[in-house]
Amino acid sequence: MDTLSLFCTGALLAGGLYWFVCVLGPAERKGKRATDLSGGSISAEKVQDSYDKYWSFFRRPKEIETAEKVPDFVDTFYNLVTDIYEWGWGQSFHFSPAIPGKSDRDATRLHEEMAVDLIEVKSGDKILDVGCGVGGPMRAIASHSRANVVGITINEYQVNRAKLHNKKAGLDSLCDVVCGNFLKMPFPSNSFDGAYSIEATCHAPNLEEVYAEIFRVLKPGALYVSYEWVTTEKFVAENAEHVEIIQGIERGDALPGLRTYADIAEAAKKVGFEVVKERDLAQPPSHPWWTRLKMGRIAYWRNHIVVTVLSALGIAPKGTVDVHEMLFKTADFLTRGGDSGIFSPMHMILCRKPKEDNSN
Ligand SMILES: C=C(CC[C@@H](C)[C@H]1CC[C@H]2C3=CC[C@H]4[C@H](C)[C@@H](O)CC[C@]4(C)[C@H]3CC[C@]12C)C(C)C
Ligand SMILES: C[S@@+](CC[C@H](N)C(=O)[O-])C[C@H]1O[C@@H](n2cnc3c(N)ncnc32)[C@H](O)[C@@H]1O
Repeated sequence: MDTLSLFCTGALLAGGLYWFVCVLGPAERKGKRATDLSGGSISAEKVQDSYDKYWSFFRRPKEIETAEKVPDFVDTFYNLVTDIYEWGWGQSFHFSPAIPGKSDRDATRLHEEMAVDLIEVKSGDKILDVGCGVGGPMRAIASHSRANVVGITINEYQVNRAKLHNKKAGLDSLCDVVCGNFLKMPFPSNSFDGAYSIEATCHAPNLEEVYAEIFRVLKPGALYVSYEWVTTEKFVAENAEHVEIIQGIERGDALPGLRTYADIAEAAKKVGFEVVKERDLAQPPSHPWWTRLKMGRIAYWRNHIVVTVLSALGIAPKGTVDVHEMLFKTADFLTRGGDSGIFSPMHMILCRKPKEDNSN
Protein backbone atom coordinates (compact mmCIF):
# COMPACT_ATOMS: atom_id res chain seq x y z
CA MET A 1 0.00 0.00 0.00
CA ASP A 2 1.47 3.39 -0.94
CA THR A 3 1.57 6.30 1.51
CA LEU A 4 -1.48 8.00 0.04
CA SER A 5 -3.69 4.87 0.33
CA LEU A 6 -2.39 4.30 3.86
CA PHE A 7 -3.22 7.89 4.79
CA CYS A 8 -6.70 7.67 3.22
CA THR A 9 -7.45 4.35 4.95
CA GLY A 10 -6.29 5.78 8.30
CA ALA A 11 -8.37 8.94 7.81
CA LEU A 12 -11.43 6.89 6.86
CA LEU A 13 -11.04 4.67 9.91
CA ALA A 14 -10.55 7.64 12.24
CA GLY A 15 -13.52 9.45 10.66
CA GLY A 16 -15.65 6.32 10.96
CA LEU A 17 -14.73 5.89 14.61
CA TYR A 18 -15.49 9.56 15.32
CA TRP A 19 -18.84 9.24 13.54
CA PHE A 20 -19.68 6.01 15.42
CA VAL A 21 -18.83 7.34 18.87
CA CYS A 22 -19.47 11.07 18.70
CA VAL A 23 -21.96 11.76 15.92
CA LEU A 24 -24.12 8.67 16.25
CA GLY A 25 -23.46 8.70 19.98
CA PRO A 26 -26.22 10.78 21.50
CA ALA A 27 -24.14 12.74 23.98
CA GLU A 28 -23.32 15.82 21.96
CA ARG A 29 -26.61 17.65 22.52
CA LYS A 30 -27.14 16.39 26.03
CA GLY A 31 -23.98 17.25 27.89
CA LYS A 32 -22.55 13.77 28.50
CA ARG A 33 -20.06 11.99 26.30
CA ALA A 34 -19.34 8.27 26.32
CA THR A 35 -15.77 9.06 27.33
CA ASP A 36 -17.05 10.80 30.51
CA LEU A 37 -19.16 7.92 31.82
CA SER A 38 -18.61 7.49 35.56
CA GLY A 39 -20.12 5.74 38.56
CA GLY A 40 -21.56 8.98 39.90
CA SER A 41 -20.32 9.55 43.45
CA ILE A 42 -18.86 6.03 43.50
CA SER A 43 -15.14 5.84 42.67
CA ALA A 44 -14.33 4.01 39.42
CA GLU A 45 -12.80 0.98 41.14
CA LYS A 46 -15.94 0.42 43.25
CA VAL A 47 -18.49 0.49 40.41
CA GLN A 48 -18.45 -3.28 39.86
CA ASP A 49 -18.86 -3.93 43.61
CA SER A 50 -21.72 -1.47 43.83
CA TYR A 51 -23.47 -3.09 40.89
CA ASP A 52 -23.13 -6.48 42.62
CA LYS A 53 -24.47 -4.92 45.82
CA TYR A 54 -27.41 -3.47 43.89
CA TRP A 55 -28.32 -6.95 42.61
CA SER A 56 -27.88 -8.48 46.05
CA PHE A 57 -30.93 -6.46 47.17
CA PHE A 58 -32.98 -8.61 44.80
CA ARG A 59 -31.34 -11.87 45.82
CA ARG A 60 -32.57 -11.09 49.33
CA PRO A 61 -35.88 -9.37 48.56
CA LYS A 62 -36.72 -9.05 52.25
CA GLU A 63 -33.86 -6.52 52.40
CA ILE A 64 -35.64 -4.00 50.22
CA GLU A 65 -38.85 -4.50 52.09
CA THR A 66 -37.05 -2.95 55.02
CA ALA A 67 -38.11 0.58 54.30
CA GLU A 68 -35.09 2.31 55.78
CA LYS A 69 -32.74 0.49 53.36
CA VAL A 70 -34.56 1.69 50.25
CA PRO A 71 -33.06 5.21 49.96
CA ASP A 72 -29.54 3.73 50.10
CA PHE A 73 -30.42 1.16 47.44
CA VAL A 74 -31.96 3.88 45.23
CA ASP A 75 -28.93 6.13 45.76
CA THR A 76 -26.60 3.31 44.65
CA PHE A 77 -28.77 2.75 41.57
CA TYR A 78 -28.59 6.42 40.55
CA ASN A 79 -24.83 6.53 41.03
CA LEU A 80 -24.64 3.68 38.55
CA VAL A 81 -27.13 4.89 35.94
CA THR A 82 -27.17 8.70 35.97
CA ASP A 83 -24.39 9.19 33.41
CA ILE A 84 -25.74 6.49 31.11
CA TYR A 85 -29.23 8.02 31.29
CA GLU A 86 -27.88 11.47 30.44
CA TRP A 87 -25.73 10.10 27.64
CA GLY A 88 -28.42 7.93 26.09
CA TRP A 89 -31.68 9.70 26.95
CA GLY A 90 -31.12 13.30 28.01
CA GLN A 91 -31.58 15.41 31.13
CA SER A 92 -35.21 14.41 31.76
CA PHE A 93 -35.38 10.96 33.31
CA HIS A 94 -38.93 10.07 32.39
CA PHE A 95 -41.22 9.01 29.54
CA SER A 96 -43.82 11.02 27.65
CA PRO A 97 -46.48 10.14 25.10
CA ALA A 98 -45.17 10.36 21.52
CA ILE A 99 -46.56 13.32 19.58
CA PRO A 100 -46.69 12.81 15.80
CA GLY A 101 -44.64 15.47 14.03
CA LYS A 102 -42.83 16.50 17.21
CA SER A 103 -39.37 15.49 18.38
CA ASP A 104 -38.82 13.45 21.56
CA ARG A 105 -37.38 16.59 23.09
CA ASP A 106 -40.55 18.62 22.42
CA ALA A 107 -42.82 15.78 23.57
CA THR A 108 -40.81 15.59 26.80
CA ARG A 109 -41.03 19.35 27.38
CA LEU A 110 -44.80 19.43 26.75
CA HIS A 111 -45.33 16.59 29.23
CA GLU A 112 -43.38 18.59 31.82
CA GLU A 113 -45.20 21.85 31.10
CA MET A 114 -48.51 20.05 31.49
CA ALA A 115 -47.55 19.22 35.09
CA VAL A 116 -46.91 22.82 36.03
CA ASP A 117 -50.00 24.05 34.18
CA LEU A 118 -52.08 21.59 36.21
CA ILE A 119 -50.88 23.02 39.52
CA GLU A 120 -51.79 26.58 38.40
CA VAL A 121 -48.47 28.15 39.27
CA LYS A 122 -47.81 31.90 38.93
CA SER A 123 -44.55 33.66 38.26
CA GLY A 124 -42.72 34.12 41.57
CA ASP A 125 -44.41 31.17 43.30
CA LYS A 126 -42.18 28.68 45.11
CA ILE A 127 -42.72 25.11 43.99
CA LEU A 128 -41.20 21.76 44.87
CA ASP A 129 -39.86 19.11 42.48
CA VAL A 130 -39.99 15.83 44.41
CA GLY A 131 -37.23 13.53 43.07
CA CYS A 132 -35.73 15.97 40.59
CA GLY A 133 -32.98 13.91 38.90
CA VAL A 134 -30.51 16.14 37.07
CA GLY A 135 -33.23 18.75 36.65
CA GLY A 136 -34.47 18.47 33.05
CA PRO A 137 -38.11 18.98 34.13
CA MET A 138 -37.17 21.70 36.62
CA ARG A 139 -35.54 23.84 33.94
CA ALA A 140 -38.41 23.40 31.48
CA ILE A 141 -40.91 24.24 34.21
CA ALA A 142 -39.03 27.28 35.52
CA SER A 143 -38.65 28.69 31.98
CA HIS A 144 -42.31 28.06 31.20
CA SER A 145 -43.83 29.38 34.46
CA ARG A 146 -41.12 31.72 35.83
CA ALA A 147 -41.78 30.08 39.21
CA ASN A 148 -38.94 29.38 41.65
CA VAL A 149 -38.34 25.64 41.70
CA VAL A 150 -36.65 23.75 44.51
CA GLY A 151 -35.72 20.16 43.65
CA ILE A 152 -34.85 17.37 46.03
CA THR A 153 -32.99 14.17 45.16
CA ILE A 154 -31.41 11.47 47.30
CA ASN A 155 -28.39 11.32 45.01
CA GLU A 156 -25.60 13.80 45.60
CA TYR A 157 -24.07 13.27 42.16
CA GLN A 158 -27.38 14.36 40.60
CA VAL A 159 -27.40 17.49 42.78
CA ASN A 160 -24.03 18.51 41.31
CA ARG A 161 -25.10 17.68 37.75
CA ALA A 162 -28.38 19.57 38.17
CA LYS A 163 -26.64 22.65 39.59
CA LEU A 164 -24.15 22.63 36.72
CA HIS A 165 -26.94 22.39 34.12
CA ASN A 166 -28.97 25.12 35.88
CA LYS A 167 -26.00 27.46 35.73
CA LYS A 168 -25.25 26.64 32.08
CA ALA A 169 -28.89 27.28 31.18
CA GLY A 170 -28.84 30.62 33.05
CA LEU A 171 -31.62 29.36 35.32
CA ASP A 172 -29.75 29.14 38.61
CA SER A 173 -31.59 32.19 39.98
CA LEU A 174 -34.92 30.33 39.54
CA CYS A 175 -33.82 26.76 40.29
CA ASP A 176 -32.28 25.32 43.42
CA VAL A 177 -31.42 21.71 44.26
CA VAL A 178 -31.11 20.02 47.63
CA CYS A 179 -29.75 16.60 48.52
CA GLY A 180 -32.16 14.78 50.83
CA ASN A 181 -34.73 12.08 51.36
CA PHE A 182 -38.23 12.91 50.18
CA LEU A 183 -39.56 10.80 53.07
CA LYS A 184 -38.09 13.32 55.50
CA MET A 185 -37.72 16.63 53.74
CA PRO A 186 -35.57 19.44 55.16
CA PHE A 187 -38.31 22.06 54.52
CA PRO A 188 -40.68 23.81 56.93
CA SER A 189 -44.37 22.92 56.95
CA ASN A 190 -46.75 25.03 54.80
CA SER A 191 -43.89 26.52 52.78
CA PHE A 192 -44.59 25.68 49.08
CA ASP A 193 -47.19 27.13 46.67
CA GLY A 194 -47.27 23.89 44.68
CA ALA A 195 -45.46 20.62 44.10
CA TYR A 196 -44.96 18.00 41.42
CA SER A 197 -43.24 14.65 41.09
CA ILE A 198 -42.42 13.05 37.76
CA GLU A 199 -41.81 9.29 37.83
CA ALA A 200 -40.01 9.52 41.18
CA THR A 201 -42.35 8.54 44.04
CA CYS A 202 -42.41 4.99 42.63
CA HIS A 203 -39.09 4.62 44.52
CA ALA A 204 -40.80 5.17 47.89
CA PRO A 205 -41.34 1.95 49.85
CA ASN A 206 -44.62 3.37 51.09
CA LEU A 207 -46.54 5.90 48.99
CA GLU A 208 -48.48 7.29 51.95
CA GLU A 209 -45.24 8.30 53.63
CA VAL A 210 -44.00 10.44 50.76
CA TYR A 211 -47.48 11.89 50.09
CA ALA A 212 -47.76 12.80 53.79
CA GLU A 213 -44.44 14.66 53.59
CA ILE A 214 -45.54 16.54 50.47
CA PHE A 215 -48.85 17.37 52.16
CA ARG A 216 -46.95 18.75 55.17
CA VAL A 217 -44.73 21.14 53.18
CA LEU A 218 -47.54 22.49 50.96
CA LYS A 219 -49.45 25.62 51.92
CA PRO A 220 -53.17 25.04 52.55
CA GLY A 221 -55.05 25.29 49.22
CA ALA A 222 -51.93 24.39 47.17
CA LEU A 223 -51.96 21.77 44.40
CA TYR A 224 -49.74 18.73 43.87
CA VAL A 225 -49.50 16.65 40.69
CA SER A 226 -47.73 13.34 40.27
CA TYR A 227 -46.96 11.07 37.30
CA GLU A 228 -46.94 7.61 38.89
CA TRP A 229 -45.62 4.22 37.73
CA VAL A 230 -48.41 1.66 38.11
CA THR A 231 -49.76 -1.65 36.95
CA THR A 232 -53.02 -1.09 35.06
CA GLU A 233 -56.33 -2.96 35.23
CA LYS A 234 -54.98 -5.25 32.46
CA PHE A 235 -52.39 -6.73 34.83
CA VAL A 236 -53.28 -10.24 36.02
CA ALA A 237 -51.28 -11.38 39.04
CA GLU A 238 -51.79 -15.06 38.07
CA ASN A 239 -50.36 -14.54 34.57
CA ALA A 240 -46.71 -15.70 34.60
CA GLU A 241 -45.71 -13.47 31.68
CA HIS A 242 -47.22 -10.40 33.36
CA VAL A 243 -45.34 -11.19 36.56
CA GLU A 244 -42.08 -11.64 34.65
CA ILE A 245 -42.49 -8.23 32.95
CA ILE A 246 -43.33 -6.38 36.17
CA GLN A 247 -40.45 -8.03 38.06
CA GLY A 248 -38.11 -7.10 35.22
CA ILE A 249 -39.25 -3.48 35.45
CA GLU A 250 -38.82 -3.43 39.24
CA ARG A 251 -35.32 -4.90 39.13
CA GLY A 252 -34.00 -2.71 36.36
CA ASP A 253 -35.45 0.49 37.83
CA ALA A 254 -34.75 0.19 41.57
CA LEU A 255 -38.37 -0.16 42.60
CA PRO A 256 -39.29 -1.66 45.96
CA GLY A 257 -42.55 -2.91 44.38
CA LEU A 258 -44.87 -1.47 41.72
CA ARG A 259 -48.26 -0.26 42.91
CA THR A 260 -51.59 -0.77 41.19
CA TYR A 261 -53.42 2.23 39.70
CA ALA A 262 -56.03 1.93 42.46
CA ASP A 263 -53.47 2.44 45.24
CA ILE A 264 -52.63 5.99 44.16
CA ALA A 265 -55.80 7.93 44.98
CA GLU A 266 -56.26 5.81 48.09
CA ALA A 267 -52.85 6.89 49.44
CA ALA A 268 -53.50 10.53 48.54
CA LYS A 269 -56.86 10.56 50.34
CA LYS A 270 -55.45 8.78 53.39
CA VAL A 271 -52.96 11.58 54.04
CA GLY A 272 -55.64 14.28 53.70
CA PHE A 273 -55.48 15.35 50.02
CA GLU A 274 -58.60 16.06 47.97
CA VAL A 275 -58.28 14.28 44.63
CA VAL A 276 -59.07 16.86 41.94
CA LYS A 277 -58.32 14.74 38.85
CA GLU A 278 -56.88 11.35 38.03
CA ARG A 279 -56.11 10.00 34.56
CA ASP A 280 -53.71 7.59 32.92
CA LEU A 281 -51.93 9.84 30.43
CA ALA A 282 -50.78 6.74 28.50
CA GLN A 283 -54.32 5.88 27.42
CA PRO A 284 -55.56 6.75 23.91
CA PRO A 285 -55.78 9.29 22.33
CA SER A 286 -52.19 9.52 23.61
CA HIS A 287 -49.63 7.88 21.33
CA PRO A 288 -47.41 5.17 22.83
CA TRP A 289 -44.72 6.38 25.23
CA TRP A 290 -42.64 3.24 24.57
CA THR A 291 -42.08 3.92 20.82
CA ARG A 292 -38.99 5.93 21.70
CA LEU A 293 -37.57 2.98 23.65
CA LYS A 294 -38.30 0.58 20.77
CA MET A 295 -36.85 2.90 18.13
CA GLY A 296 -33.66 3.23 20.11
CA ARG A 297 -32.76 -0.46 19.90
CA ILE A 298 -30.06 -0.05 17.21
CA ALA A 299 -28.52 2.79 19.20
CA TYR A 300 -28.42 0.56 22.31
CA TRP A 301 -26.37 -2.02 20.42
CA ARG A 302 -24.03 0.73 19.25
CA ASN A 303 -23.85 2.05 22.83
CA HIS A 304 -23.07 -1.44 24.09
CA ILE A 305 -20.08 -1.70 21.77
CA VAL A 306 -18.90 1.79 22.78
CA VAL A 307 -19.22 0.99 26.51
CA THR A 308 -17.46 -2.38 26.09
CA VAL A 309 -14.54 -0.80 24.23
CA LEU A 310 -14.23 2.13 26.67
CA SER A 311 -14.36 -0.23 29.63
CA ALA A 312 -11.71 -2.52 28.12
CA LEU A 313 -9.48 0.53 27.54
CA GLY A 314 -9.97 1.56 31.18
CA ILE A 315 -11.73 4.83 30.17
CA ALA A 316 -15.14 3.78 31.56
CA PRO A 317 -15.17 2.08 34.99
CA LYS A 318 -15.32 -1.72 35.17
CA GLY A 319 -18.93 -2.60 35.84
CA THR A 320 -20.28 -0.08 33.33
CA VAL A 321 -20.84 -2.91 30.84
CA ASP A 322 -22.97 -4.80 33.39
CA VAL A 323 -24.98 -1.69 34.23
CA HIS A 324 -25.54 -1.00 30.53
CA GLU A 325 -26.62 -4.58 29.95
CA MET A 326 -29.08 -4.34 32.84
CA LEU A 327 -30.60 -1.20 31.24
CA PHE A 328 -30.70 -2.90 27.86
CA LYS A 329 -32.82 -5.70 29.35
CA THR A 330 -34.94 -3.21 31.30
CA ALA A 331 -35.78 -1.38 28.07
CA ASP A 332 -37.18 -4.64 26.77
CA PHE A 333 -39.32 -5.26 29.89
CA LEU A 334 -40.63 -1.68 29.75
CA THR A 335 -41.49 -2.06 26.06
CA ARG A 336 -43.33 -5.30 26.80
CA GLY A 337 -45.13 -3.54 29.66
CA GLY A 338 -46.23 -0.85 27.22
CA ASP A 339 -47.17 -3.21 24.37
CA SER A 340 -49.25 -5.43 26.66
CA GLY A 341 -50.87 -2.43 28.35
CA ILE A 342 -50.27 -3.85 31.84
CA PHE A 343 -47.97 -1.00 32.90
CA SER A 344 -48.09 2.79 32.78
CA PRO A 345 -45.38 5.26 33.85
CA MET A 346 -47.76 8.22 33.71
CA HIS A 347 -50.78 7.63 35.87
CA MET A 348 -51.52 11.27 36.66
CA ILE A 349 -53.05 12.37 39.94
CA LEU A 350 -53.83 15.98 40.80
CA CYS A 351 -54.47 16.72 44.47
CA ARG A 352 -55.23 19.72 46.63
CA LYS A 353 -54.29 20.28 50.24
CA PRO A 354 -57.56 21.54 51.72
CA LYS A 355 -57.66 25.18 52.83
CA GLU A 356 -58.58 23.88 56.26
CA ASP A 357 -56.28 21.06 57.39
CA ASN A 358 -58.72 18.20 58.15
CA SER A 359 -56.03 15.51 58.32
CA ASN A 360 -56.19 15.00 62.09
C1 LIG B 1 -38.41 6.79 35.84
C2 LIG B 1 -37.40 5.97 35.74
C3 LIG B 1 -36.46 6.04 34.56
C4 LIG B 1 -37.20 5.98 33.23
C5 LIG B 1 -36.31 6.12 32.00
C6 LIG B 1 -35.74 7.53 31.91
C7 LIG B 1 -35.20 5.03 31.93
C8 LIG B 1 -35.78 3.62 32.05
C9 LIG B 1 -34.87 2.70 31.22
C10 LIG B 1 -33.73 3.57 30.78
C11 LIG B 1 -32.88 3.19 29.62
C12 LIG B 1 -32.93 1.96 29.05
C13 LIG B 1 -32.03 1.54 27.97
C14 LIG B 1 -30.74 2.38 27.93
C15 LIG B 1 -29.85 2.02 26.74
C16 LIG B 1 -29.48 0.54 26.76
C17 LIG B 1 -28.59 2.87 26.73
O1 LIG B 1 -27.78 2.57 25.61
C18 LIG B 1 -28.92 4.36 26.71
C19 LIG B 1 -29.81 4.72 27.89
C20 LIG B 1 -31.09 3.89 27.93
C21 LIG B 1 -31.97 4.26 26.74
C22 LIG B 1 -31.81 4.17 29.29
C23 LIG B 1 -32.27 5.63 29.37
C24 LIG B 1 -33.19 5.95 30.52
C25 LIG B 1 -34.37 4.97 30.61
C26 LIG B 1 -35.25 5.05 29.37
C27 LIG B 1 -37.23 4.86 36.77
C28 LIG B 1 -35.84 4.51 37.16
C29 LIG B 1 -38.14 4.96 37.94
C1 LIG C 1 -36.50 8.46 37.45
S1 LIG C 1 -35.79 9.79 38.31
C2 LIG C 1 -36.88 11.10 37.80
C3 LIG C 1 -36.18 12.42 37.93
C4 LIG C 1 -36.96 13.63 37.44
N1 LIG C 1 -38.27 13.70 38.06
C5 LIG C 1 -37.06 13.59 35.96
O1 LIG C 1 -38.16 13.30 35.48
O2 LIG C 1 -36.06 13.86 35.29
C6 LIG C 1 -36.28 9.53 40.01
C7 LIG C 1 -35.70 10.54 40.96
O3 LIG C 1 -36.24 10.31 42.26
C8 LIG C 1 -35.19 10.49 43.20
N2 LIG C 1 -35.49 9.75 44.44
C9 LIG C 1 -35.80 8.45 44.60
N3 LIG C 1 -35.97 8.13 45.90
C10 LIG C 1 -35.77 9.28 46.59
C11 LIG C 1 -35.81 9.63 47.96
N4 LIG C 1 -36.10 8.73 48.91
N5 LIG C 1 -35.59 10.91 48.31
C12 LIG C 1 -35.30 11.85 47.37
N6 LIG C 1 -35.22 11.59 46.04
C13 LIG C 1 -35.47 10.32 45.65
C14 LIG C 1 -33.97 9.93 42.50
O4 LIG C 1 -32.79 10.34 43.13
C15 LIG C 1 -34.18 10.52 41.11
O5 LIG C 1 -33.69 11.81 41.09
